[in-house]
Parts: sequence; structure tokens; C-alpha cells
Amino acid sequence: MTAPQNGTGNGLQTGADLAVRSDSPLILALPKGRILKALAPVLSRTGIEPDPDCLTESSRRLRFGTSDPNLDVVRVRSFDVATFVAYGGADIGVCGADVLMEFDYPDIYAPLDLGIGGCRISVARPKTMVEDPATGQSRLRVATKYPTIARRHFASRAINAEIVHLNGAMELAPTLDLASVIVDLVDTGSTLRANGLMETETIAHVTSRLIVNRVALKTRPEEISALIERFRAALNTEEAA
Ligand SMILES: Nc1ncnc2c1ncn2[C@@H]1O[C@H](COP(=O)(O)OP(=O)(O)OP(=O)(O)O)[C@@H](O)[C@H]1O
Ligand SMILES: O=P(O)(O)OC[C@H]1O[C@H](OP(=O)(O)OP(=O)(O)O)[C@H](O)[C@@H]1O
Repeated sequence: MTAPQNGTGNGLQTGADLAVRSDSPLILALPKGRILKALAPVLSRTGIEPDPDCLTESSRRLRFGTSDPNLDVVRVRSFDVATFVAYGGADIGVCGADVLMEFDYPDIYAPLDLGIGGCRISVARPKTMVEDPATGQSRLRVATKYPTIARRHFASRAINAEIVHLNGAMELAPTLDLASVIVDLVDTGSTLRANGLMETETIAHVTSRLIVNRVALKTRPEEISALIERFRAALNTEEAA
């Protein structure tokens, strides 16, 4: 991915870049799909009402106004929310901790665990394999959508992971000999079971987080802090209910 050019040389937004649009609405990046569905009640408790087309995903539009004239929403792929926020295209966003672990952007601050989108990122292998294919190995072929997390996990066990990068249907990889094991998200475990796999290790537990661009937090502190507080209050209301 080619990063936008700016003063930092690393593609991430500087205060000067963000100041250019400091009079325009703040931008909240929301993920399409399952997190958006789970987020809808939280959003409603914050009092932020995006245009109805945004939540129903019935429109091809990607940017929406909200009940707050100072806040627009962009709807992007879950995996891209962190990138939009890290590069300052969005000031604030919601994404899974799995995505944050994978990209590890230094310019993202994650002040709130929203307690939705709960799952875990795990290693799994075919049930029929008697021994863990990682046992005694210094190299292992791993199919995953999470190359950084997988490499880091196996490196901590002195195993060099050869990554087969897939974007979905990871569960097919071991039986079709693409890889010995997979690293993927697991919730109920039904996808693993349906494809003859078993979970062998949990790498991390995952929930969705509210994330903020650190530079935006410095350049528009009152507005961003107020937004964070609205989300915090929405979570507290839920706990109290
Ligand atoms: N089975 C699951 N149960 C709970 N949360 C999940 C599950 N799978 C994924 N998640 C969480 O939801 C996020 C989005 O999931 P995923 O990447 O599968 O996207 P999606 O909702 O299927 O949409 P798309 O693949 O079209 O982007 C993940 O990053 C993770 O945090
Ligand atoms: O343990 P389970 O409850 O079965 O959930 C795990 C499945 O959920 C996710 O896939 P998703 O449904 O998002 O499909 P995708 O692979 O197309 O993203 C994940 O990649 C697993 O395949």
C-alpha cells in the first residue's frame, strides 16, 4: 500500500495535515458486517444516529452524515478501519483487537473495550492428526489472514512459520495440503468442527475496541474526548441496565 506523502516520511498524518481539515466534521470509521450489527445498539445509546442507510448496509454509499453535524461516518472493511484511522483518513473508529494486533500502528490509541465481537485468535489443526504438527519442528507452514500474529506466535516457540496468506476459508488449507495448521478466529468453534479441525492453542482473546488517531486527539482534543466519553457513557448505561 502506498502511503500518502507528508512531513513524517512514514505516511502517517502530522498535526499540520490534520489541521487542514480541523473545521470539517470528525470522521468515524465503522466496519461493515458483524461488528456493525453488534455496534448498532451501542451507537444508539451514544445518541449518534448515522443516516439509516449506513446501518442497514443497503446503500452503495460509503460516507454518511449523522445526527451530529460535526460527525460523519465512513463504512469500510473491518480490516481497513485501523488503516483509515492510522493514516488520519478517519479520526476515530471501531475495530477488532485482532486487527490492532496484526497492524500494531503506533499512531493508534485504543481507549475503550466495547465488549462486542468477542472471539479468539487460535491455532487449529486437523482432528485426524495424532501429533501436533508443530512438535519438534523448526519450520511450519501456516495458512492465515494474520501473517504478523502467526509469525510472532510461532517465533516465540522458535518455529519459523512459512505463511500462506488467505483472506477466508482458511479451514480448507490443511486438508488440501496448503498448510499443516491454520491461525484464525474462533467463536463457537462450529466452523472448525464442520471442517474436521480442532483448536490447539489460543493466541489471544479478542473484542472490538474504540480507536483514535493520536494526532487528531492532540489537534481536536475537546471534540475527540467528548466522543470517547459518549461511548464510555453508552457502555456504562448498558452495564447498569
Ligand atoms: N466468528 C466470530 N465471532 C465473533 N467475532 C468475530 C468472528 N469473526 C470475526 N469476528 C470479529 O469481527 C471482525 C470482523 O470479522 P471478519 O473479518 O470476519 O469480517 P466480516 O464481518 O465477515 O466482514 P468482511 O469479511 O466482509 O470484512 C474481526 O476482525 C473480529 O474482531
Ligand atoms: O467459531 P465460529 O463461530 O464458527 O466462527 C469462526 C468463523 O468466523 C469467521 O469467519 P466469518 O464467518 O466472518 O467468514 P469469513 O471467513 O468469510 O470472514 C472466522 O474466520 C471463522 O471462519
